Amino acid sequence: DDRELSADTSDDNKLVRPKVEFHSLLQHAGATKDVFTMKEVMFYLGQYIMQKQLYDQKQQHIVHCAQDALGQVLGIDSFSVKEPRVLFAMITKNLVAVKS
Ligand SMILES: C[C@@H](c1ccc(Cl)cc1)n1cnc(-c2ccccc2)c1-c1c(C(=O)NCCN2CCN(C3CCCCC3)CC2)[nH]c2cc(Cl)ccc12
Repeated sequence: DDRELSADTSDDNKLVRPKVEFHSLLQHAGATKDVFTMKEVMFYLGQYIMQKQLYDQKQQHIVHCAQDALGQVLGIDSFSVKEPRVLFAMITKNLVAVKS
């Protein structure tokens, strides 16, 4: 079902299928599946950010992704991990809901 995800992505167990470019980011972080829960998507993205050292060394809640595929996919140059709503909005544009 190719509906875009509803705004309500708070359900950690909602199943989603990442779009192609976004999926390659998750694979870079070690993902080996095609369908994920939102919780798993966020886990792999956290791993990706850490592995590529995209977070600011001084202010570790700030992520700089302008020079990285993450920035291209999310369409932003940087963000704060303290703004989950903004992040979820950009991430869900790269996910397709899967009937569970
Ligand atoms: C609460 C959670 C979160 C989760 C979702 C959202 Cl929308 C915001 C925030 N969170 C809190 N800080 C981070 C974080 C900060 C810097 C670098 C990497 C991760 C995360 C993120 C996780 C994660 O799975 N987090 C596990 C524990 N984190 C503790 C913080 N750790 C930091 C320790 C110091 C050095 C930087 C990492 C990493 C593991 N997944 C994410 C994915 C994205 Cl798109 C953005 C942020 C995160």
